[in-house]
Amino acid sequence: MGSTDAEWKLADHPKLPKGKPIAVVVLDGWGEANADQYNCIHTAETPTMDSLKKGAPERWRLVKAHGTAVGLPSDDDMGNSEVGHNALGAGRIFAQGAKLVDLALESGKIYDGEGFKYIQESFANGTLHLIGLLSDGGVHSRLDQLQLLLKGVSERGVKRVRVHILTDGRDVLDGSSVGFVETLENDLAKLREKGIDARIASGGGRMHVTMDRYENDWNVVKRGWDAQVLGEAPYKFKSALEAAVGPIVDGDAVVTFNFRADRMVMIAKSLEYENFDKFDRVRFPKIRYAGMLQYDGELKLPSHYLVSPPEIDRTSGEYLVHNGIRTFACSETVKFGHVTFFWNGNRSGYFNQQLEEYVEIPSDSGITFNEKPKMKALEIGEKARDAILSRKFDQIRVNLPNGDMVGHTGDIEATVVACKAADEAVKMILDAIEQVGGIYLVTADHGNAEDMVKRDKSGKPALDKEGKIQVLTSHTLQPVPIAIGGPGLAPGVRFRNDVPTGGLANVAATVMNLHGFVAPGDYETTLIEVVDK
Ligand SMILES: O=C(O)[C@H](O)COP(=O)(O)O
Ligand SMILES: [Mn+2]
Ligand SMILES: [Mn+2]
Repeated sequence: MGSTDAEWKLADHPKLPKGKPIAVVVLDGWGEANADQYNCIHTAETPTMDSLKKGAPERWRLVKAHGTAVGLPSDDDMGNSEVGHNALGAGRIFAQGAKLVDLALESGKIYDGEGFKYIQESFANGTLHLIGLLSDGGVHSRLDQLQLLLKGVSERGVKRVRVHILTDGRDVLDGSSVGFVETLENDLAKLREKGIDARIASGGGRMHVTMDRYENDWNVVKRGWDAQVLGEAPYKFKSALEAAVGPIVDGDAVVTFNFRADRMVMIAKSLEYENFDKFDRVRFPKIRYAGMLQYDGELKLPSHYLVSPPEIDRTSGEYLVHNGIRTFACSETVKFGHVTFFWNGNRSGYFNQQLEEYVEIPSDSGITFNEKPKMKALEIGEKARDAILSRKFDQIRVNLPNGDMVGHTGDIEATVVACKAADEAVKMILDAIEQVGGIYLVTADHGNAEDMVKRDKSGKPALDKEGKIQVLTSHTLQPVPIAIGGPGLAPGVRFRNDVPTGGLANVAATVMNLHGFVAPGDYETTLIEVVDK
């Protein structure tokens, strides 16, 4: 073992053995909430997850999955997959993109950085194009940050601005886009009064243009490219509430103003890479391109960015691989990067190809997931089961997307079907762990399917002007369950009761303990203790 390996060496846990295969299951969008008809997890038949709850409080508890517990600006911020999986994998709470951008805008440091200076070179003779999600959801971007950026560029010599908006109905209520567009139009009108030619240039729904992820469907990015870069869109209007198409040409600057990585990597590649074969770009303008953040630390993509991303280093995945833990990670395309890229601190690729295997099951594309709510849950369950039974791996890690992906469609009946499918996949994995004498840890990254209605302050469903309930398509602020068990779990292991505010970042140390190691000292504390039995 070389000196670098020595730095990675984890101390042996004084009480817990090594060598037990561990299944780490993340149910995406699976929070804990009161049981009513809008709680699809409650409505669905979920015997496996229900049976785990009976282990409370020793082997089942809740953990925080939103707000400051996962590095978001405030406790009013719902959790999301990026921050959730970052926390799960890294075992520490990092100030996340949303917060870092807030700080950089507040202090003005954003304008002193290399990224801003780079795009600023285009201000005198070119157009600045801003591309991103227009909402106040706070998951991928925030309208108030865009507004501050517009103000900032207007004070720093920009002459022409074109905003390419992606509308949201996923992190915010369906139909709320009109209000965000009006706000933006007002701001742009004010800039025009100051002599800056500022307009909305193109628009489209986020799931239809640009914001695909993990290469599920490059057509989504192509449709965005056609409108934003080539200026060719199927519908042309004069203004956004009326939309004027403005192509991106040589000499222009482009900023993708989303801070979250997964749904920006594909467009970043298309804007940045000279060699690119994912679709025919027709033209590849010579532009100055910067991301709000650098989206992929391993690929260094994009090379220019306005705000430095959180430095999520020394993740549990990297430690465990250095300590010989053979790791299998699997999900279907739409969540594959969650248990690999996000888990590993927004880093693509393997730490050690000899010890790791990442399996991606192709997702259905071109449909909304309420049409096939079972998604690939059983296929993920089967792959995990086979990996467990093969005895080739020490950690088998999966993400089951159903509660989240179907929850986002707002289709309550389909979400119930989705939750049942996820529960069945959990059973397959737990059964395999039973067979090999292993351990399981089942948790979730944030809430979604457990509450599908917008509520007033008292918690009752909020009614709109026509007296109808408003379906909630977004994530929630709810805590998520975590359960441990399996024949390999040492008899005296139980959840401690002195970490009541525990959150997702406490899970990594817990998993390291279950592998027989003590977590590094700066990790958030473990959730478990071992009592003599
Ligand atoms: O990108 C998305 O699908 C949503 O905005 C957030 O969902 P996720 O955080 O569960 O991926
Ligand atoms: Mn998620
Ligand atoms: Mn989601």
